[in-house]
Amino acid sequence: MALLEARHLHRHVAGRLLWQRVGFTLEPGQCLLLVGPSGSGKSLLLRALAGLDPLEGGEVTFRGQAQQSWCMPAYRAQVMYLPQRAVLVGETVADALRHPFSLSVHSGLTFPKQDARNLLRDLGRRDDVLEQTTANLSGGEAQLVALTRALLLCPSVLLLDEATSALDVDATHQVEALLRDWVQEGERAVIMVSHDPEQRERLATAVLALGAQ
Ligand SMILES: Nc1ncnc2c1ncn2[C@@H]1O[C@H](COP(=O)(O)OP(=O)(O)OP(=O)(O)O)[C@@H](O)[C@H]1O
Repeated sequence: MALLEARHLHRHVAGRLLWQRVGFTLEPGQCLLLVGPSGSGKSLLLRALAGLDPLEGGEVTFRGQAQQSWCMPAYRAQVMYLPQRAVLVGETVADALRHPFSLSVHSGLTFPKQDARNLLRDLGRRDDVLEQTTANLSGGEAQLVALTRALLLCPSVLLLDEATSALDVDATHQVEALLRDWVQEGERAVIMVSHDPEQRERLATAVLALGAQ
């Protein structure tokens, strides 16, 4: 069964039609790259898929069930959106990674500290990264911590808004490798906004284009 499906989506902003007749089927193992010029509405589409903005028209289903019929916190725990600018709650990286595990929607999960360390190591971070102060992280480091936090929460679909935009080449390749492995390890898939045509070549199993290309 498809993980996420969208049919006939459309969206206006301030009277301007941003996109229409948007549709796709996201199967397990897929990495769908969402492309389009700045302002074409890529972030707004991810937000709609995450259930953060109401659907203006059309339908989104997750595991065959309409988005509106899901309990929203449970839906968003499974169809997880990472904004372009990471928001980290907590004084240290460990605190920020642990924080969502205190929320009732994740009450069945325990913070896996060693997995966190391993993931961050795979992403090229130093061994003392968990003790680092979140306020002092660079934009790229914050992106990596936010991605790690998301992966630790075991979603089914990751909606990534330019998750590598602040990263150097090595870290970008490490994230891509991690995502490629992650989608193969279970019933999982990724939708990622990207402005990089080479990243599209390396990572995409499918491409969805918004606006003029
Ligand atoms: N809450 C809002 N109210 C009004 N207009 C908005 C709102 N959010 C976004 N927009 C507008 O909608 C358009 C699409 O925004 P969006 O952030 O989705 O674009 P994008 O394709 O992700 O751009 P970029 O590649 O630059 O990140 C932009 O013109 C933006 O100014």
